[in-house]
Amino acid sequence: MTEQNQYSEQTSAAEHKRSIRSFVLRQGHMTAAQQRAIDTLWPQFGLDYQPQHVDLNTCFGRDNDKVLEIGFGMGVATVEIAKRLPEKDFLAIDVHGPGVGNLLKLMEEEQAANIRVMRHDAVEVVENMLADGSLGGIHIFFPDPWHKKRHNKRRLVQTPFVAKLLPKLKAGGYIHLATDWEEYAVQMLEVLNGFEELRNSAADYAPTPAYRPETKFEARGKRLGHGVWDLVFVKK
Ligand SMILES: C[S@@+](CC[C@H](N)C(=O)[O-])C[C@H]1O[C@@H](n2cnc3c(N)ncnc32)[C@H](O)[C@@H]1O
Repeated sequence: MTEQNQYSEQTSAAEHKRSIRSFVLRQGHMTAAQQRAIDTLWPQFGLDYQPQHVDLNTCFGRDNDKVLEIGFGMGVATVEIAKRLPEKDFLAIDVHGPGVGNLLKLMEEEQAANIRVMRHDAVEVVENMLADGSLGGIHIFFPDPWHKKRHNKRRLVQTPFVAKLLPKLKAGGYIHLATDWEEYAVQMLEVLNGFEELRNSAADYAPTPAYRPETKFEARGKRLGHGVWDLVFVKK
């Protein structure tokens, strides 16, 4: 039995709520520029949570591939990817207030209009707001590793959550994960390999795709001497 399967979905949900609460409590200080970006840009680029399906084509004003990013942090990589892939639209979700302000600020500075920002628990958004087959891609870059053994069960990438995510992908869509924590990389590979509807784009770990720049947490991990593992799986 794999480690993540030792826990019932109910236990995982309780642990998940605990991890979200700890993020909200730990969240840093919002700068004046980040707050101003929220005040001025939220009406145009922010998306409020609603417990019913949202039509992403209407939100973005065009019919094209939509990519969900979970946990964008300060949004630096999000904006860079959105600029590198202007033909796609990005739904970027995080619970961290200063990060939301920072992403909106960067969008204004970089004139990146193909992003919509949500400040909410991505698990609830996936469960309630996204229609099946509505996504062309999913990005989860450097999710919190919860490296202490007793906290491993708080990790985002576990079988029950991926089982909820995959129906949202259309056939041919991809899921791209990255981590600087080797033991989490092994868990990610094991979880994704467990889904018959997914095909690994590589033998195991993938070369970093050209669209993904270095993220803030990746740079921090490298300074600490960590390696980096990307995983790209495609839905059959
Ligand atoms: C370690 S940081 C990585 C940030 C960014 N991807 C990077 O590489 O710099 C993980 C981020 O995921 C966010 N996060 C964790 N669980 C989340 C959830 N359930 N819904 C939305 N955001 C979440 C945290 O707030 C945090 O900003």
